[in-house]
Amino acid sequence: MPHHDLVIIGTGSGNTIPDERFADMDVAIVEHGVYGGTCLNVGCIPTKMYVYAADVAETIRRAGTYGVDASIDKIRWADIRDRVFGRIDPISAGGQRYRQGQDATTVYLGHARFTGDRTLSVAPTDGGDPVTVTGDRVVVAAGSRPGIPEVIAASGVPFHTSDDVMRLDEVPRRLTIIGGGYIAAEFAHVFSALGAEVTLATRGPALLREQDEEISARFTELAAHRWNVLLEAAPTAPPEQRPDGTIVVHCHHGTIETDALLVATGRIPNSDRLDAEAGGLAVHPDGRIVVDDQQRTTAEGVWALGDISSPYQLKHVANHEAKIVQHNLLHPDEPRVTNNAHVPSAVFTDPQIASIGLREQDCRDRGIRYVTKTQRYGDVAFGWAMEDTTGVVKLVASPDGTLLGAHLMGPEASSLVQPLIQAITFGLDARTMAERQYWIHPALPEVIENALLGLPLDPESW
Ligand SMILES: Cc1cc2nc3c(=O)[nH]c(=O)nc-3n(C[C@H](O)[C@H](O)[C@H](O)COP(=O)(O)OP(=O)(O)OC[C@H]3O[C@@H](n4cnc5c(N)ncnc54)[C@H](O)[C@@H]3O)c2cc1C
Ligand SMILES: NC(=O)c1ccc[n+]([C@@H]2O[C@H](COP(=O)([O-])OP(=O)(O)OC[C@H]3O[C@@H](n4cnc5c(N)ncnc54)[C@H](O)[C@@H]3O)[C@@H](O)[C@H]2O)c1
Repeated sequence: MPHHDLVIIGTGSGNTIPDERFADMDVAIVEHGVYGGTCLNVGCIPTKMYVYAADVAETIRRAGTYGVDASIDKIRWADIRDRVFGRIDPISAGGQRYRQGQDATTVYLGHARFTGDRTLSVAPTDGGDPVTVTGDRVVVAAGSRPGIPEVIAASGVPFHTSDDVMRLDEVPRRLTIIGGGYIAAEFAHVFSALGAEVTLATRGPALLREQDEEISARFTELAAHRWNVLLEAAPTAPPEQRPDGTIVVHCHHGTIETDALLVATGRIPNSDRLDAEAGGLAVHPDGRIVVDDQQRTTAEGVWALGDISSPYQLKHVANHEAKIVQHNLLHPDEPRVTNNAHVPSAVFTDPQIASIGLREQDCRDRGIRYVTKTQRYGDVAFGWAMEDTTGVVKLVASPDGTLLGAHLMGPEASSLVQPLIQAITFGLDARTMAERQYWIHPALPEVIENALLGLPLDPESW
């Protein structure tokens, strides 16, 4: 029975843990899918490469606004796809080769399940008998997978998830996306910009409901001008497929006819397929492995990180947690704790959305005194240059100027938000941030400066 000093399950963020400081340890890493995990292969990176292409297409379509008449001759989807995966697939293969070539590392290509304390059964992906593997210490970094509503899963009708939709051979003429969250919003932009007629059918009364309520409402309204948006439209009966291939989706609004179906209704942690409980790991009701602030599970010598345990299914959070686990494996006597006090995020849709901190509804629900300011991109010079009519920076602050939250929707929101992430993380108050630094004129961040200056703060604090 192979025994290792350290066994890591999952090659997404888990693969970043063993570096040269682990050279004198016998490390095993187990992967049942494509080497490198979600972000690299089917998540953040390929989606943003598609989003960039979609942004270029939309820029061309809107160029006439600026007196530059232009049109798109052709969208070469297959070339976009091959460029994206021609870059990514070799990185995955190279990462696997690198680990397999390391003397002190054993790579198991197979599916791991706990069968006891720090004891795993690994079923090889290419068949063969399961191997029992034990470790002095185990790190569970096994991520999450798309959750599929039963009504669709059981229908037998073909559907896509984010795992495979980017590998299609062509852009479907009509694409229906079930869901109204991150993945739905990003792929609606990608596929519509690249030529599909997009329908979004979501369960809730608005899109991106996890955002600040004003941003969600503004985005939902804008989206309805670009896509066929159906709210409170969860599928009510199994979809069907006609002999000509057309898929018919049934929802509260009636039926939707489509050529392809993309399901984006949330992701579920992989703890169930790992038999986490057999390893002594407690699991939350939503499937997340229970961890403490050092990323320790309830099983002695077992850590977990990333989507399988985190309330934030975000790569920057998984990376941070992987660094904490890495440190704590190397320095058990000086453990570090995870700092998820201020977790930012961005949705790379059109327009982009970025946020950090408390939303207006959080302050209201928790009885926190607050003020807000919503500043339009179009109120500053660079916004005029862009002819922007929809972009906003919304700030939420205490009446004394303490910044509580920032919620942006508009071009480059994912980059524009960074100084606000810095301010909120390091406790810079609105007045100091606005007045004690230069803001380059006439650059787009002036919209942040104006939002800060426009907060209706308690005059005593100025
Ligand atoms: C379409 C999409 C776009 C996204 N875009 C962004 C973005 O722009 N920004 C952002 O911050 N986040 C984004 N995310 C989220 C981000 O990808 C995840 O939060 C992050 O990749 C999670 O990392 P992880 O290491 O926890 O898991 P993963 O990277 O999923 O790694 C887990 C690995 O474990 C393997 N595995 C699972 N179970 C077993 C088992 N039993 N045995 C062996 N191996 C196993 C899996 O095959 C996988 O390789 C996106 C996600 C998706 C789906
Ligand atoms: N840019 C990014 O950082 C990024 C991009 C993509 C994904 N992600 C991560 O991946 C996670 C998963 O993304 P996601 O979009 O699948 O989940 P999500 O939680 O963001 O959104 C799920 C959506 O599906 C809807 N829904 C749920 N059940 C439904 C049903 N039966 N019928 C119709 N609609 C239904 C929900 O109302 C919600 O709108 C995100 O929460 C995010 O953490 C991040």
